[in-house]
Amino acid sequence: MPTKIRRRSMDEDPFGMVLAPPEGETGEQREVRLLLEKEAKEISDSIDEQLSREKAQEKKGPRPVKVLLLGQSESGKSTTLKNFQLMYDSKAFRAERASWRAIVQLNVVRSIHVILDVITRAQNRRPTTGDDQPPDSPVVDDDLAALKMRLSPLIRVEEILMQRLIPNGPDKSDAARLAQLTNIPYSELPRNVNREVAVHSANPWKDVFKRLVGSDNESFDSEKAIDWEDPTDPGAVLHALADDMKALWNNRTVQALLDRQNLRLQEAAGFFLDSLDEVTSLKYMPSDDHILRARLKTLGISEHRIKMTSAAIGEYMMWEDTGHCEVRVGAPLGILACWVLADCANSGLGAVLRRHASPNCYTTDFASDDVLAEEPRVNRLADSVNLWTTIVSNKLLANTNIILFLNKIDIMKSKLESGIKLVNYVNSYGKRPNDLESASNYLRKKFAGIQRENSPSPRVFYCHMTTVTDRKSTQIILANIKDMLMHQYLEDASLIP
Ligand SMILES: Nc1nc2c(ncn2[C@@H]2O[C@H](COP(=O)(O)OP(=O)(O)OP(=O)(O)O)[C@@H](O)[C@H]2O)c(=O)[nH]1
Ligand SMILES: [Mg+2]
Repeated sequence: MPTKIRRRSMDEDPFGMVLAPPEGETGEQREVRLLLEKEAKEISDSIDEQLSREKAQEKKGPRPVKVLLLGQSESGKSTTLKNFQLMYDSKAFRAERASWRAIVQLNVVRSIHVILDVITRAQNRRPTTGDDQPPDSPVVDDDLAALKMRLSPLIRVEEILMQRLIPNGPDKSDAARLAQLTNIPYSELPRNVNREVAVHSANPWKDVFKRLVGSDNESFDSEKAIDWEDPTDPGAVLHALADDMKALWNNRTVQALLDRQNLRLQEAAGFFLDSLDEVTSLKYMPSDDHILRARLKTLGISEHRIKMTSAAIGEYMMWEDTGHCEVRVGAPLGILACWVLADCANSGLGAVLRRHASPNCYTTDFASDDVLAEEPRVNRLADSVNLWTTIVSNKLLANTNIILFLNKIDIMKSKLESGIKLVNYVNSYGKRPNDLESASNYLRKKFAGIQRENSPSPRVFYCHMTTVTDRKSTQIILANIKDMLMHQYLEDASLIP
């Protein structure tokens, strides 16, 4: 479609032009634009307030370490954050158990919903010599159709959980933003993008699920934290349908249908169908590992504070930013980069956050990569490299430590072992051995090289190959990071040479 270009007269005010509403704006577009502007202003104001509060606080006590978590959607930022919380403020982490229980339940019913949809599509195919239907297509028999019927109440459970999570429905501004980024109407975005539940950082969803907590809540970290008598709690329905869910997941026709559609649910975020016994048990409370595996997409910038007991570091102030990456899907190799910007006091973090708070930055990031907007099944590794280059060359971040997590190494390992070739996604990998050690060494060197060439000034490069759903290995890495930061702090304070 041709783009209309408005001629600019010399005496027009350039600021006025930038701020003026687009020509021919409809009432609905205006409403959405005003909503986005209002939201951007609110975020900016709250950051200003926050910055002033921080400055006052920093003068009083041990200085906080500011950490910004960046990376693509699904790269593991929230999971990394949960690990920080679990390690340094386990009480706060465990106090959220009841909320994560609801998310695990939602993850389960969504996986079941995906399977029920696959069955429905198979049932709707005409049983004739259909053009696109191979002759050996799996057939949905009466037993499977009956199983599907019995599980249909779970769709209602999903609706109830979503209603609690997002009481006003999906955030209109997020929908508008996604549509803006891609030029694809929200309703037509790829199915796996459109379907994923996402909460905006401003949404106090954890408080909503805490309503499940009974009055006798002296211990959040136990089954006492749940009001088991709550008639709207989905636990009872999940328990009653547990055997049917297991039968569905183990059904051979279902597995064949999923295979045909290349739907590998076990590799998808928030997969719990292999833990149905635990998750559907009466009085289920998620373990720490389940909380790390639970998936809830976060949008916008969310801030978290983790109190420390160390004398030098007062607290971790952490921000997770998902701004620019929400519609990037397709991970043929599984490896994902998540980077942690560990700040020293005087970096431009506040300014960077402000920039990210503006919806414009999403457009800028995407405008630079048309292929992604039009072809969402892009190789995420290539996408990661582009984002990494942008981050390391950012002048505002020149004085920050950057720690790169090449995450989901477990998935990469299993994919390499299953025969997927790295060279098919990274041509320059050439004839190197297709094993995890060679692949990770190669990627580490590549990311280090980009950092060296693009950083405005030299800095130390830290890189970890991670599986952040694995608590133990991640905690060792986080302890190393803390030691490194403490060392730097003492060096800055001239306490060590
Ligand atoms: N197998 C595996 N799963 C992981 C790993 N890291 C994260 N996950 C899972 O991947 C999913 C996505 O992780 P998140 O931490 O929510 O990703 P995010 O970067 O915060 O994503 P957005 O909020 O969409 O930006 C979650 O279900 C995690 O449990 C990993 O190293 N290995
Ligand atoms: Mg997240």
